[in-house]
Amino acid sequence: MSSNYKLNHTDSLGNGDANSLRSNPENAFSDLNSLAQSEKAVEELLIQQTPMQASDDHLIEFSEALRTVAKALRGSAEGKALAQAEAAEWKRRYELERSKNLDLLRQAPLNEEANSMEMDHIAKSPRLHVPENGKSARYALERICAHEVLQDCEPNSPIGSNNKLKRKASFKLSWGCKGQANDQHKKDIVSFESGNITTADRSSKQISLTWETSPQNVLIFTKPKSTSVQVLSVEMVRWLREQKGLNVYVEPRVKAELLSESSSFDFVQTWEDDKEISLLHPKVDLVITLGGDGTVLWAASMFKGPVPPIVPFSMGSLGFMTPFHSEQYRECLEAVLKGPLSITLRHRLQCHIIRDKARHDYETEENMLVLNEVTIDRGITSFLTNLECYCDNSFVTCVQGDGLILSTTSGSTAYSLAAGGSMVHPQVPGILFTPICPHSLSFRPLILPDHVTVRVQVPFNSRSSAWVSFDGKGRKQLEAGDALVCSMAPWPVSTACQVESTNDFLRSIHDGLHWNLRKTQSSDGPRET
Ligand SMILES: NC(=O)c1ccc[n+]([C@@H]2O[C@H](COP(=O)([O-])OP(=O)(O)OC[C@H]3O[C@@H](n4cnc5c(N)ncnc54)[C@H](O)[C@@H]3O)[C@@H](O)[C@H]2O)c1
Ligand SMILES: Nc1ncnc2c1ncn2[C@@H]1O[C@H](COP(=O)(O)OP(=O)(O)OP(=O)(O)O)[C@@H](O)[C@H]1O
Repeated sequence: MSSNYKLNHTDSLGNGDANSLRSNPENAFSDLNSLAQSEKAVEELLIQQTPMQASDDHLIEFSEALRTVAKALRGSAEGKALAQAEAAEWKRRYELERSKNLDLLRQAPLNEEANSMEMDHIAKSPRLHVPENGKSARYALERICAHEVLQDCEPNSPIGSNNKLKRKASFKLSWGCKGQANDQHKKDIVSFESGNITTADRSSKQISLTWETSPQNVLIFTKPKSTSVQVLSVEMVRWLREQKGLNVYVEPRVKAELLSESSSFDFVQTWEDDKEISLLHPKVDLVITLGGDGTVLWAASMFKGPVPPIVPFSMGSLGFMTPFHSEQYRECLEAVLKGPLSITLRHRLQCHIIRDKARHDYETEENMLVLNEVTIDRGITSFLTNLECYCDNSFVTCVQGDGLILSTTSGSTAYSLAAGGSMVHPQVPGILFTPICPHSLSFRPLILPDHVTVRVQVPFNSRSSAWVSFDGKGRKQLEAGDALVCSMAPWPVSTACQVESTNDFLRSIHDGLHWNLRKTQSSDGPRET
């Protein structure tokens, strides 16, 4: 009979280590004390003996050696004590970070409600955001399922300046394999009934989005300073309004461009203040991007929490995330608005800088979300970067080279690829750990699982500071002792597929990179007999 056992999932911080970590520094310090005492004893012994045997060369050599050993032992004990004290400090910061993230997660639905409340504040007759089926908002978020926002807007409000009741389109997602729809995405991926481990379901399946109510509000992001994009945006906005009866939102710059084209575009809605961008999610049903991959990154960066589905049109030279052809925008958008549509769920990373000087209070810098990668590099300095990397509580390695890329799988075809990382299907959850020009013959890129937290720290003895950038933007300096903490974000970006996720991914690496293109060997030659 097979034995019974239970599988436990532990969190990424390996709770339970904290006590041992905290107690270790004390042990190390007491080790240090006893070492210092023995070193003193050696010194005393040597002082007592030196006058009697000063002429004996061997004894002098021996005493020198003893001193050196004592010094080395003391140095190593001091190093150990410092490292352990530092580890305990980082553990404390981790715990704070983790509890903050958990709070954020818990509050996510509440934030949405808070946003609605904020909207309500400006509305004439306040209404609360309530999921249609009456279940709790948290339940709706966990299921990534149908949701709805009811809102009234004041006529003067820049966002949503028409005063009629607007209903955010609701949709549901279903997971299926090879066309078999399966409405209930099983959360228990591993089952271990009767002592047998089986993987009942896969975490990554083709996902299909079905509208339950029709999308009404569309937000368009466009690549700036491009004539072809500007021409298309004029045409598309008109078509969406006149043929589809949709409310259209654009960036303030684009609204100005449209109005310079014709005053008839005054129906187009926008925002004036960056703060209002945070109110976009509860209003917008669908995002359209006109540009290259950079415009998709730009659009995603506007959403610091959940992101509406994105329909990316290709108007750049490459286009790994932009499968739709702009010439056929009418047919594409007809199909998307009608649904169902296949989507690629692209994971994002949330990154957080912890400053060494913020030791006492929990001083926070804004959490950054990246769709491609976060890069830590040497900036303009000619010194090597020296980056200590930890995965949860385990030391990974010290990167000495030009820097390190922590990439999503979506970003695996971008900078990480150029630095020698693998190409990974965007729906595979994981964090790519790719060094940039490592000065080592044995460094190989890694792919870490999605539940881990990676910490990259500039050591105190580093010759120079390092620089962090987020999807190639927003550079920040990391001084000695500062650290970047990075983990998988709970808010992915869903992008509409032209065909389906895998087909689109393969097409992008074939068309974009000419991946593994080689002339086929002719049969005209020697053959196996
Ligand atoms: N050596 C390099 O390859 C290198 C250097 C710096 C930045 N980048 C990439 O550029 C990105 C920023 O893009 P941008 O358009 O704002 O800047 P950009 O205008 O400088 O374009 C960078 C190029 O990277 C491509 N790209 C972006 N995301 C991609 C993805 N997920 N898969 C494949 N290719 C992708 C773009 O199509 C573009 O050709 C960064 O996130 C980084 O990945 C690459
Ligand atoms: N709406 C926007 N507002 C401001 N900047 C934007 C916007 N959309 C895109 N960008 C920026 O413009 C730059 C170029 O955009 P994008 O990559 O989409 O076009 P592209 O460079 O022509 O495409 P490709 O790299 O495929 O040739 C990027 O750095 C991106 O961040």
